Amino acid sequence: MALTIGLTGGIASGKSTVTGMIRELGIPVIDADQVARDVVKVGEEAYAQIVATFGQDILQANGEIDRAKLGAIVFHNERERKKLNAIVHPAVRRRMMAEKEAYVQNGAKTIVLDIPLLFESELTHFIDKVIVVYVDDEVQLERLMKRNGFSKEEALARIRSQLPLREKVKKADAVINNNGTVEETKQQLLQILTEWDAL
Ligand SMILES: CC(C)(COP(=O)(O)OP(=O)(O)OC[C@H]1O[C@@H](n2cnc3c(N)ncnc32)[C@H](O)[C@@H]1O)[C@@H](O)C(=O)NCCC(=O)NCCS
Ligand SMILES: Nc1ncnc2c1ncn2[C@@H]1O[C@H](COP(=O)(O)OP(=O)(O)OP(=O)(O)O)[C@@H](O)[C@H]1O
Repeated sequence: MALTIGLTGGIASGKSTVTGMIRELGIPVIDADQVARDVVKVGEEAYAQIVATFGQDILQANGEIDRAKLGAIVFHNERERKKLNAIVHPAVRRRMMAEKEAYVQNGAKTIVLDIPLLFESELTHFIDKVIVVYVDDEVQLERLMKRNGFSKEEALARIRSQLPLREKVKKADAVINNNGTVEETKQQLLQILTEWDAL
């Protein structure tokens, strides 16, 4: 039986940093943000539903979804965000399960699913263990503003669109504290994976 690990955390808490380390260890990672981009490409079912719901205004000249425009709508309005989630999340769930199954068929011992909204979107039922990548509020805000060039207001709007990190920690099987150095984070990861016989 393959071990399926869900990796989650808050926006800019360090999930990609950790999945980079996991990939280096030879463990396959399925990235929900990437899948969420794929399922809204021109021609996909979710694309048509998004255009029908949010109108042509959220499209770029080439017909692709303008992510900045759509983000500006949904991160400031919970009702609109729920509409988008209801379109995108089922498609993400289906595709991630299919990708996971392909890795299982190929004999993978461990598979990691990187899902920022693991708890919010009730995706936990096909996960065996959950790792939460945690950082303190001020570290999260600072790293998000720096990485994305967001104002404090833009960064806080995104942070507040998610379940508080402290709540996620309570639901975790293991927590990686990413306030420190990248090396310290790697040591915590290795310890968890060794404990779970995931390597
Ligand atoms: C709103 C969109 C177009 C903005 O795109 P953008 O390229 O600016 O951001 P990106 O997709 O890279 O997401 C960045 C981070 O924002 C957070 N985030 C994204 N969507 C949501 C959401 N619906 N609710 C809360 N946080 C979210 C996540 O932490 C994610 O890692 C896009 O995030 C989207 O389509 N979201 C809905 C799908 C979704 O929930 N994706 C998250 C993984 S399932
Ligand atoms: N331990 C660390 N020390 C210093 N900077 C870090 C550390 N971990 C991550 N960072 C930086 O913080 C930012 C956020 O990290 P990362 O992109 O891994 O987060 P994420 O959780 O994947 O974000 P998102 O939810 O947006 O996908 C990045 O710019 C990254 O380089």
